[in-house]
Amino acid sequence: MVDAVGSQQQLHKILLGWDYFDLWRRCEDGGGVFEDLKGVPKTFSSFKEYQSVMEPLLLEECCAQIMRGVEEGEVMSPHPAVVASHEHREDFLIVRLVLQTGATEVYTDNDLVLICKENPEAETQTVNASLHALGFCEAHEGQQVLRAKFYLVPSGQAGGARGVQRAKAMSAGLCTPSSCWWLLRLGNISTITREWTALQHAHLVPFMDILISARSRAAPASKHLDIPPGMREAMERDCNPSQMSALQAGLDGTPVVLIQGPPGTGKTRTILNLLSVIMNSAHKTSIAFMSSVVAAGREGSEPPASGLAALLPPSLEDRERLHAAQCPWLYGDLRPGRNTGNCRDEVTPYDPVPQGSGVHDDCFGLLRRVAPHRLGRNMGPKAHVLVCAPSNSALDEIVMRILRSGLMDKDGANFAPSLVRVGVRSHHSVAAVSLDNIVDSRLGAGEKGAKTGGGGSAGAAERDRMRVAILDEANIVCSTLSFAGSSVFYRLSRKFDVVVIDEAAQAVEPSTLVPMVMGCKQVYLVGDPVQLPATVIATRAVEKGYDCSLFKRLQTAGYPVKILDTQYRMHPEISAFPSQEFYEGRLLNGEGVEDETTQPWHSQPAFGPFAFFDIAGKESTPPGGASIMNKAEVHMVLVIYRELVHAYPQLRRSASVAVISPYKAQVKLLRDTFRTALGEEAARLVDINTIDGFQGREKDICIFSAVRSPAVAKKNGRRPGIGFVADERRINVGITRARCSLIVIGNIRALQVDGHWANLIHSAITRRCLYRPKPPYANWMADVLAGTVVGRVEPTAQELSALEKSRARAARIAAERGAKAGEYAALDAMGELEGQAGEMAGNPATAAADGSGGSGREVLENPGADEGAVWAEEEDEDEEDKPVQLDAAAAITADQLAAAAMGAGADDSGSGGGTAAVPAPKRTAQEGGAAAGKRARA
Ligand SMILES: Nc1ncnc2c1ncn2[C@@H]1O[C@H](COP(=O)(O)OP(=O)(O)OP(=O)(O)O)[C@@H](O)[C@H]1O
Repeated sequence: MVDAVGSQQQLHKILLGWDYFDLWRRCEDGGGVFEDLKGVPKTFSSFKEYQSVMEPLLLEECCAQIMRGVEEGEVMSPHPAVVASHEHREDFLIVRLVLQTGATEVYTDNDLVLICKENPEAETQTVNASLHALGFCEAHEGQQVLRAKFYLVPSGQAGGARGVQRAKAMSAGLCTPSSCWWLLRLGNISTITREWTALQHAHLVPFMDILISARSRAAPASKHLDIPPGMREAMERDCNPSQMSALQAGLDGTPVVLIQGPPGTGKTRTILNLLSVIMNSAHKTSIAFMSSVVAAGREGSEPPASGLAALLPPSLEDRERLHAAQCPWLYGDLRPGRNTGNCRDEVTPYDPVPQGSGVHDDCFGLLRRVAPHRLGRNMGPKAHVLVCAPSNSALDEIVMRILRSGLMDKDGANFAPSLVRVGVRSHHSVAAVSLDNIVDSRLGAGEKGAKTGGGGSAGAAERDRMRVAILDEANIVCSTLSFAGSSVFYRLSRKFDVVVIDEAAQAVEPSTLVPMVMGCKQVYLVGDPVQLPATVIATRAVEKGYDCSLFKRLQTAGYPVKILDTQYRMHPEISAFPSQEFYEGRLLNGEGVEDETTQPWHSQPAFGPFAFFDIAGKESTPPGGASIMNKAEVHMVLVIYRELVHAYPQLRRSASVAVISPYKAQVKLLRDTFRTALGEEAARLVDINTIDGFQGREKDICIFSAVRSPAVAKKNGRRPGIGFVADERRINVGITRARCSLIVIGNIRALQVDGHWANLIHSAITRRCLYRPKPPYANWMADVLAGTVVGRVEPTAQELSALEKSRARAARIAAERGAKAGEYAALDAMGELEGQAGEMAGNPATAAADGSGGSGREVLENPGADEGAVWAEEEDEDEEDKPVQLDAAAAITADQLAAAAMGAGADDSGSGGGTAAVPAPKRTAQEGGAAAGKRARA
């Protein structure tokens, strides 16, 4: 049984015991919460060891998220707050704080907050020493009151005597009614809390031993399942052999199944088919019998003796006997061990069938006489499946595909499963199956008020009960990994039989545990560790392998993985390199993919299917920014795009061209340049985004701008590498988004310091598709297209020799890395090795080094997949160094607020007395955040 509340309390005691300013100073000095962190090994000897490694890493990440919130301007300005009342609950002090009207909207439940006696933005040196504590925002009470929780038990405080003293003083201060404080939102810790809870309860996962030891085990042969013949036939038409093999991997009862899907190999299609298989598989004996009956029927021959009897309509008695044998719970079979679970587990879920669709899924068809045991052994006809993904977008892709095409029933016909999408921020096209919408429609219009909080507690309770009931009934529940740890899941009476996790290689390990601790019997991890990993903010945690997913750890430890080996996205000229480089040459091309992706513009070899443009541009850092850009490459991209759409206007009409770059600053510059050059409308047709923003997507033509230029200065005696552009997972995602043409723009002298890039350049040379544009690029391009200039170049002997040295060196490093047992290679180490490789390759010094060796700063480059967020963050960056302008009118005094809070007219300006009269501060989030950051740094 998961004790979510207990785990939360435990985490709160840890976090709320931290000294925020002390922690900030340690982070600034390159430290963190812990002096030392253990690296993530491939396997663990015990659950205890597992927890002892993972817990500190999770806390380190939590700390980094809090600090980054301030650094990147995500936190809001501090708000004056006044203590209205307090109470002690267990070890915590619960304080009701009154804020000015509207200010409470900034805070959400589960926020971590900082409370200070002095304004944390004040440019004085005294804040550190002043009274402050971290708090947890528990709830809103009306429009002005926040209920916050503090842990101020002296014995629980870190920081020695000073910490104990601060705890005592804070406790006294917060227990003083009407005392005035400043409150600052640091960030939401819901996800961290759920991951923590999962870590505390991971021992409840029935197959945790496998996750710890990475040793596979199957169920006894008697429990093996198989796919019904009708479904198998239909699936074999739909799936290639590697997909079929993946679909069958779990039928022997293996609790943990890993399916690796390189780009475009049909991961989503496989997941849909997997869901069909999970919901319809039956015992092998039943399937063998059915197959013989089906075959006999088809051939018109005698069915097997046992089958003949079965084909005759069974007597009522026989039916009841069979049914009772399969469904003892419905017949009151209370033999020991037969009816131990909650009876709701056993009841056949209601399964709505579209009216007039001709589709049926009653499971009492052909299987009537051999009612199957489903994957969930004590289940009715359907397994209860939880489908998860780290992001809303990945999850909604699956939900949309299920809604669009349905699943396959045992006969190979389509059916619509009962499906629920849980959580917030789902895509509008899946609204029909969103939990809240289903609740609304069941409750009817009259009850809707309850949802918005106006319906009183009875309405909310009723909605809550209905949510649980709907999730219990559904065949398939879809949720993000994080949301699967929300309270509604803990209240379900029907456990999940199977959990399917998409993009599993993009989640940190504790996050993957969240849906598993709900008690599932089997988990399918579907993903690709050679594509982007989880975003981990804490550089120290990354160094220790915390960004390594469970999928990757198990795979690295030798756990069997089913690989989808046929790609249907890319022209073979595009897939050739990633196949060789990242998938040991095992990525095959689907039938017909070459025909489908060959395009008229391929008659110009500079337009693909694959071309590499070697540009001698210089990287630079925009003022006040931390990212980098390369103007020459931006110019070249624009020239290529213009020529493409000029010669092939069909590309102008559809959004079929993408420009991808690893760096946010380059993305911003590209967008600005395209807008200026083409106008708002035309520029909108080009999809310009970071690699991270492009994972999981595809375009006909992708132009990739690598940005990096050769470095001059050495860093710690070594030449800097090319940072996270060298991350193989980023390279892989960046060059596998194009269907028809991939045009890479980069500086080969800079890029070849990395082994993968050296191999890509080598591949371009051997395939004779290396170009070296000369400025002005527009003229050069026009000449190449007109055939008056030979654009393709052969590298010089010297260049080839440098390239070969680099490749040899990279191969040696890769071999050493592969041989390294235990911890995973850290990003820092990678930067170091690349630096050495750069020296070997003898890079000429042509550009200023910016010191980006590949870790800290670049981890922050990861903008997530949301385009809007990229823009917003870029704008924040520009704002970062602006001086803070405090609006005098908005700078309300604590006395005013106190007066407002207490409803007393203590404000002698005459404006007080009513809470609504208190004005809100007008500073922006980023101003407050930047100032808080500067303050803390001071
Ligand atoms: N067995 C198959 N036969 C023919 N086409 C297939 C097959 N499997 C997948 N495809 C096609 O390949 C394309 C990619 O499939 P899908 O979207 O499922 O891949 P994916 O692995 O999820 O992609 P991504 O790399 O973006 O995650 C789709 O157009 C799909 O129809």
